[in-house]
Amino acid sequence: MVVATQMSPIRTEKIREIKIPTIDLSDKESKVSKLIVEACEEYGFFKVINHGVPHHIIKTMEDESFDFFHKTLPEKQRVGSANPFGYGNKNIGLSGDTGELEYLLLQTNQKAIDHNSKLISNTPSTFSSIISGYVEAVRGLACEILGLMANGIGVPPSLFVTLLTDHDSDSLFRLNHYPPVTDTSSSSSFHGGNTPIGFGDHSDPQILTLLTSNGVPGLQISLGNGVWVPVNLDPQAFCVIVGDLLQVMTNGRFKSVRHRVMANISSRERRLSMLFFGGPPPQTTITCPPQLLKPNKSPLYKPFTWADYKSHTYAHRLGETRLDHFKLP
Ligand SMILES: C=C1C[C@]23C[C@@]1(O)CC[C@H]2[C@@]12CC[C@H](O)[C@@](C)(C(=O)O1)[C@H]2[C@@H]3C(=O)O
Ligand SMILES: O=C(O)CCC(=O)C(=O)O
Ligand SMILES: [Fe+2]
Repeated sequence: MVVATQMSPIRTEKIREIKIPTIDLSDKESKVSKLIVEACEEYGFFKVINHGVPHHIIKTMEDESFDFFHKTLPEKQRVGSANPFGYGNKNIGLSGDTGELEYLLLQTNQKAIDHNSKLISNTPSTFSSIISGYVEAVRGLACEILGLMANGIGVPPSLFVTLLTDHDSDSLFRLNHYPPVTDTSSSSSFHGGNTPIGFGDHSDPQILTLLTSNGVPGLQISLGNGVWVPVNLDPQAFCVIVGDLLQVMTNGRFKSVRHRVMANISSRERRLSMLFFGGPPPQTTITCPPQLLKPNKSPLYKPFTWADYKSHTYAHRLGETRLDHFKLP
């Protein structure tokens, strides 16, 4: 059902309400793997509930994040600017993208967590153990979900899971803070539409992303052709976002979903999202394994390493359709 249509000078956008798949991971009776595969094929996006990440781990991380974002700008800037890792304010990446947010973008290895904890917190060892506890719990959930995906498409779970468990895996952790935007006329982040943008339209480059938020709305996923679906997220749930690498590894069967966040203009509350981006070791070759190539279907993408893909990604704008560059003729 189309509930609203927004006209912009550049394109017509439709906002559509649909029931986004919500998968109960504690449901041993249901065909969880099958449901996950269907969601990845249709949307590249689903929610998980009863996921086993303890509530207190999420809540403590959220409280620490708000404590950080409540600090003064000079205090936050002590972490160093997001270049690409560190504290960012309204600038996203290195190619001129902007949005109505501030964020912390961090690598997830222990050395980086320890180093950043000293810059972020007055109690670095406590902060370091909170962030490591969160990242390890969510990495565990990401591995469980990857294992279920692998089962669902008939490949050994280790084929996907080891990419995130390898000591050299290249995962990131991001905290996004969207304060209420009260004066929309002063916003520079319209990106061609009528509502300012919090985080512009893009796909995530990694294998998969696990996102949780404090329940303040803003996130939308794309169904293509200018149709956007708002995601209402209960803080007890995680969203699972299929990334570009998983699209390549399944030869296009799973879709890396485009998504965006509208600026926080409708709520007086601050929106906080916490994202784990699961990436493989840099030298991993990304290609579709032969057992996943359907008969009479040739590979859609040329093989590349994650390091190659990252350099391409970071040299381009947020909204770029990066995978086109790696398509086979
Ligand atoms: C403009 C950019 C920001 C980004 C790197 C890029 O050049 C293009 C992809 C962007 C993205 C989107 C998903 C994640 O939030 C992110 C950390 C990532 O891996 O790719 C960001 C990058 C970023 O903010 O540095
Ligand atoms: O903050 C959000 O809810 C989504 C942000 C996002 O897509 C990203 O950081 O890649
Ligand atoms: Fe994203």
